Amino acid sequence: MALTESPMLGSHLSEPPSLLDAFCTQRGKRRHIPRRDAFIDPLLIATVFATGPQTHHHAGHALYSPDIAKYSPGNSAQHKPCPYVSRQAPRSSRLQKHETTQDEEPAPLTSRPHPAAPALVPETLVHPFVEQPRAPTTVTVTCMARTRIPTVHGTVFLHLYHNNRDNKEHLAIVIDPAQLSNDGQYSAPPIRSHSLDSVWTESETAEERLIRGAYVGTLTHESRQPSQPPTNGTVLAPHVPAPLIRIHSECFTGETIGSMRCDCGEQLDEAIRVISQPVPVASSRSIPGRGVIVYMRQEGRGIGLLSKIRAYNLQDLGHDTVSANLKLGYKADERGYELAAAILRDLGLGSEQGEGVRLLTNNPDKVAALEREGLRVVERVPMVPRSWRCRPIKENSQRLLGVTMVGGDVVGGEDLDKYLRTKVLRMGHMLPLHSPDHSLAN
Ligand SMILES: Nc1nc2c(ncn2[C@@H]2O[C@H](COP(=O)(O)OP(=O)(O)OP(=O)(O)O)[C@@H](O)[C@H]2O)c(=O)[nH]1
Repeated sequence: MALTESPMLGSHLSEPPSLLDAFCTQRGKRRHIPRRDAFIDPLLIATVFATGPQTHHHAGHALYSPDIAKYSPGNSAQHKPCPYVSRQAPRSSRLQKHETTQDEEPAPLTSRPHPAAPALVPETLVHPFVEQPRAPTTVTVTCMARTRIPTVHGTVFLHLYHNNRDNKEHLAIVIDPAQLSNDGQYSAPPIRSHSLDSVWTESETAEERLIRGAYVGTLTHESRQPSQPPTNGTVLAPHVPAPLIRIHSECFTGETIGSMRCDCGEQLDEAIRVISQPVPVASSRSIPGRGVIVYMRQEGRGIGLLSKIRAYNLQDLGHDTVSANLKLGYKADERGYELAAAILRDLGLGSEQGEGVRLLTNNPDKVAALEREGLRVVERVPMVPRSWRCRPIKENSQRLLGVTMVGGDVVGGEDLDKYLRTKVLRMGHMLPLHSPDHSLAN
């Protein structure tokens, strides 16, 4: 139902549509409207959210046991298994809570003093002022569950994290197939989550540990070995290269619907492929690939999908990926890496005393950000776009040209080339510019 037709809006119908439109672009937060310095009635907010097309759908909700507060680390209360329910409270009670979190799109710079704040953005595209949440001082992450996922590149372990900074479910894709062996003999320290392997409650059963993924070896009907709680101390494996890590940012368009405006789908595929390759060690031996992709729900370099879609239209109008963000009132890159660093630490990686990490990226900001977070980056490994490599497409390849999702092949095209060049020329990505002479046909 169109917003202005809603019988529930009552006297609030007199609000100008642009104001309501601006409201409808926001979800789950109470916001001030700068114009007229008015503070909008919570009833209006509730009504707008209840009637507009931007209501939360349930597909994205995490499902939790109603006992989740008990069934989490540090609580020794009795846990009784029970049916799973959505963690999200009804919309009405969420709106009453006046909660703000920093997980949603950040307030664009039009609501903060910044020299790049554009003057010409139409009011309906600008977010109303958002009260900045006060972030808790210490970042805490907890791996809630882990499972084995077979991929075309081999088996990976998907870890789902909760944290105390935002309500997004960030992920870690751990590639460490040596852990599938049931003999417990590893040539390198296994990459395991400290919070997952911890004992969560005194009454936790072995089955509960298995269900949340706190097991070792392979989980089968016959083989079911809960993991032991972690011991403190750093395990080092001399002569084994540091694990290969990528911090990857969510990109619905590139990874899910195969957009060729960017190389994100290809990068995700390439990262899993590269990390899964056997690692040469001394005496011409090799060990199975070992590393992690931390998958951060920072869609659109942190501006969110809605704004990224608008940024794409601006790009069609002649902007590049940087100036489109600025025009919408954001910084070129709104991402932060505190949570990613905390996830890596939970996986026992990157500490000063440990083996450090090798980071798969072209982005100098990522290296600097992780180092600021105290992680030891011993090497940067470049990610060369497949379309920029001089390699012929394999004849009779089982993979499809242009398919960007995991298992796909080379992504190419005019839009992508423009995007990649902008990353090098305007965002300082450390990549030699592709020469047109080196085309894929070479
Ligand atoms: N705002 C915006 N975000 C984009 C655009 N194209 C891709 N993204 C997002 O950019 C993020 C990926 O960032 P990239 O700049 O491609 O790469 P990076 O992660 O900074 O650097 P690498 O580690 O070298 O890949 C994902 O969240 C995408 O959704 C765009 O045109 N505009």
